[in-house]
Amino acid sequence: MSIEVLNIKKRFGDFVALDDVSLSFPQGALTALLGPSGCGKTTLLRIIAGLAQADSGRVLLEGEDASHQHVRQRQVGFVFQHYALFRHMTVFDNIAFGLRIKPRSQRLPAAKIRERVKHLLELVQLDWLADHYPSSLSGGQRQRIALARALAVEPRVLLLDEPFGALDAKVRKELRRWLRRLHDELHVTSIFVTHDQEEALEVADQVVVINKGRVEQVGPPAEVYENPASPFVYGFLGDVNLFAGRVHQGVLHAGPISLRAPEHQQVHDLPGVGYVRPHELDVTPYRPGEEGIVARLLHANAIGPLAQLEFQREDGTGLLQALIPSEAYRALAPKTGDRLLLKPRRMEVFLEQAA
Ligand SMILES: Nc1ncnc2c1ncn2[C@@H]1O[C@H](COP(=O)(O)OP(=O)(O)OP(=O)(O)O)[C@@H](O)[C@H]1O
Repeated sequence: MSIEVLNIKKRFGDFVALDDVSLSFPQGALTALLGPSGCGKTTLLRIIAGLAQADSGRVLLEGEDASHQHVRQRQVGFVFQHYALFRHMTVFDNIAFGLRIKPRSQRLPAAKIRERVKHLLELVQLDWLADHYPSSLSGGQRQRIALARALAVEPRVLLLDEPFGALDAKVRKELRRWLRRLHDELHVTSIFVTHDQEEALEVADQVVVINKGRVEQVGPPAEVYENPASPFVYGFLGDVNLFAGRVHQGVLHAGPISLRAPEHQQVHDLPGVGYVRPHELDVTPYRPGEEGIVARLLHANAIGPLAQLEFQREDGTGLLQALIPSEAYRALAPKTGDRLLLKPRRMEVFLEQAA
């Protein structure tokens, strides 16, 4: 089912939690709502679910206005960070719960319920846990059961609010890959709330970046990562080196450094900031007179395939980070304190326009 939200506004007292949010969630896609803590992700999810009301704006489900529909009518499935499975019920009974409490006229016969629960247990690959109680499951297993339980009633939409937030990093990674595979099998339109950019970029078909109640950017993960639409998105989606200065006729002048910014050829002396990701900074031996940023190596960490290097700019205006292949690092063999030349392969410059 496709979902659309139009001009959603929500305040809590004087605080604006959602400020005119319009989005569309394509049928069958897995969309990540990504943003820092408190940016309004959960509030938006609750409004879509029907658990909270917007002050204004509309929620369309399959093109129909559902703004005044009850949660139950919307047929959404939920999984939360701390999903409370019923402790006194076995895994099997937990999953069957939503099917058994349906009104008699809509309820499946007991044998069919058993069949569906069995199928769901196989789907989440935990059929051997059917008779266990939640207290004997790991956190990751509980979340998979929570997901099976949400899917049991065949929701038209699946809403996941930081479902793996409480788990340790390794389990989290495994589960998000598992979720992706599961989604590829089921294709239920799903919205996934997270503040973890890696998680959003790895799992989602579409990423929505939210900041302070406003949508900053929407797009497929690769596009949002490669072409951030704003300084906020750039900073939020990964480590970045900043070069603050003035832009004049296609050049960013940042202290003694001049960096090319060809897309700003027509700009005349405006303040601007250059954004360069650590892996887009080449590290070369220092040669006097050669174009680049002169910096001294402070620290290197070359465990694994990539070497993380930290530099102090020679002009004293801050630290820089570079990420280069460990092989290149070994070939360069720099020592702490060595002077090197850094060259951005790619830089995005955002102008600070007068408001
Ligand atoms: N019922 C409420 N009453 C007052 N303020 C609220 C209420 N619910 C949310 N807020 C505020 O609205 C803002 C957005 O909250 P929301 O839970 O949507 O953020 P979030 O992006 O999901 O953050 P997190 O990742 O920390 O859960 C927060 O500043 C929060 O304090």
